[in-house]
Amino acid sequence: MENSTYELTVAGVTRQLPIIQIAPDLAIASFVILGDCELVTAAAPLLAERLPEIDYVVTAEAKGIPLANEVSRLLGLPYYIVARKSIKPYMNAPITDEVNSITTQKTQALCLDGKDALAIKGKRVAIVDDVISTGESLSAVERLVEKAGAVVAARAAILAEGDAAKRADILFLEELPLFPL
Ligand SMILES: O=P(O)(O)OC[C@H]1O[C@H](OP(=O)(O)OP(=O)(O)O)[C@H](O)[C@@H]1O
Ligand SMILES: Nc1ncnc2[nH]cnc12
Repeated sequence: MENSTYELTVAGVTRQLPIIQIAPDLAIASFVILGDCELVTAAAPLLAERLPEIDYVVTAEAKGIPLANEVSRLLGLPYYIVARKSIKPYMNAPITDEVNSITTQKTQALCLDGKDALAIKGKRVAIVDDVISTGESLSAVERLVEKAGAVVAARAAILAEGDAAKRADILFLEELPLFPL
């Protein structure tokens, strides 16, 4: 497993993803778009053009952030929403939930600043992330935005990992396999 890679081509961009063991019986091809300006810039228009009419893009900290930024920019939306993984002292009246993704060993908080919750009340949002795997992160963001009174108009990611590729309710560009050990 050490030093092995998976070749991914998405939006015409090819990357060698390191295969990393994350559990006794599971490895993943590590897909990190943080810092990958070329990949984000290539993938974002392909997702943006498939989204319905929306008022806001919403993502979860951290790896979804550059994608949300670029998709929003392309759609001419001046502000997007980031659900954070901890409550910050500078937040006002945050609303919270909990999240457990394929890569998290323990439950994490997920929260929206009260001003962001207010901004999306009654609005149509697209939840955008780099990858959807178990779907837990997506569900947690969805619960949060629904608590805030928003309508989820689309769910989109660059990659659908494992069984997520079978979902009919998400938009994605490519599949990513899991590597059972
Ligand atoms: O469908 P799931 O099983 O929930 O997995 C997908 C989530 O996992 C990753 O985030 P991660 O939890 O690794 O956090 P990070 O972005 O803060 O690194 C990714 O950015 C998604 O948000
Ligand atoms: N393949 C992957 N790489 C990095 N983070 C992930 N989160 C879920 N799947 C992932």
